[in-house]
Amino acid sequence: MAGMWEFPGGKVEPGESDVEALVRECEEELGVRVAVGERVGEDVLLGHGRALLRVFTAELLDGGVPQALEHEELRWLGAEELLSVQWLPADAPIVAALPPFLKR
Ligand SMILES: Nc1nc2c([nH]c(=O)n2[C@H]2C[C@H](O)[C@@H](COP(=O)(O)OP(=O)(O)OP(=O)(O)O)O2)c(=O)[nH]1
Repeated sequence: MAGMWEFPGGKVEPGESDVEALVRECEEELGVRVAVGERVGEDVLLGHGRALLRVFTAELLDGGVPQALEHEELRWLGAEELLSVQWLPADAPIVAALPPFLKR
């Protein structure tokens, strides 16, 4: 899916909770510690039901600044900029649910 945009994250490993997986992925992909917050939107089925995409808000801890450790590029998007990148198709309903969570 090179060239397309996604939210940071990844697959939950055996024995991990959703929140533990998200904390781990943010360390691995972005080099930051986060506190996980609220769910954003509904679960989205991926790959004919073989996986599901579940998105949460998160707060940066320790004044951390996300770095692109595993991605080509990172970008902060405000509510007005959400449609300025090409999202993975599965992310469309999550993107639509995001504006109320974003500061203006
Ligand atoms: N992280 C993430 N994955 C997404 C999004 N939208 C979407 O369809 N996906 C898909 C792509 C992948 O098939 C799957 C998550 O894969 P990943 O590659 O991020 O997870 P991971 O780090 O655990 O990867 P791996 O080591 O198992 O390959 O979900 C999104 O916004 N964020």
